[in-house]
Amino acid sequence: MNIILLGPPGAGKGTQAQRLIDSQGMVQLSTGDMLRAAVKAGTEIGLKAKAVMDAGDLVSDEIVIGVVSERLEQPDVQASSGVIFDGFPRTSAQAEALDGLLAEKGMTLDAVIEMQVPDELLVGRIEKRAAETGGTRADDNAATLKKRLATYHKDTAPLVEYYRGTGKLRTVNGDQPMDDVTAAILDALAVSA
Ligand SMILES: Nc1ncnc2c1ncn2[C@@H]1O[C@H](COP(=O)(O)OP(=O)(O)O)[C@@H](O)[C@H]1O
Repeated sequence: MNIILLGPPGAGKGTQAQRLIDSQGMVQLSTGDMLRAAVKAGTEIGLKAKAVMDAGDLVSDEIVIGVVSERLEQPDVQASSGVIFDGFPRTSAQAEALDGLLAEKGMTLDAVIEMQVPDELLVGRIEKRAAETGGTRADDNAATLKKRLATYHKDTAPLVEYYRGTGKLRTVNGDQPMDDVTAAILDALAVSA
């Protein structure tokens, strides 16, 4: 089973992805984590991505699609029961590229889980995360968050309609206790913990 977790920054995608990894034996493919790792390692991609990420803008489709394509070839992905795409796709071009990549690799997309959380709540959540992680993410601050939310609404939210058109969209209320969100996702996927 291959799925996409779609939702704004702070929606809880990472938390829910971890629970799916634990209960379903899936692997998480987080483009945010992968890009942060590239920044940390000082690779060419990391050097290109850093300023863009810090500003709350999107890294180029070309870079992100390349990173995802490579990741899909790795043995742990091949051996897993499925992939959780987290933070990807984020633009229409990425969604179309993902369709192509999956077809090329003989994989199918089973569901797209849209996690809905009102903007007002996201600000509080991200500020809390910034405090807890002691500022390890340069983009977790009020100014950048505003920009990331605006980017989400402009570039990423349109994907909801794209995936609704495929019949694979499942919408989950992300504004409820974490366990309830997990239950709603498992229900939407018709699997059990
Ligand atoms: N699919 C993507 N396309 C372009 N940029 C991306 C993508 N995924 C991550 N990034 C970059 O990494 C940053 C952090 O991503 P992520 O950890 O997914 O953040 P969020 O908490 O906003 O969901 C984004 O603001 C963006 O600059």
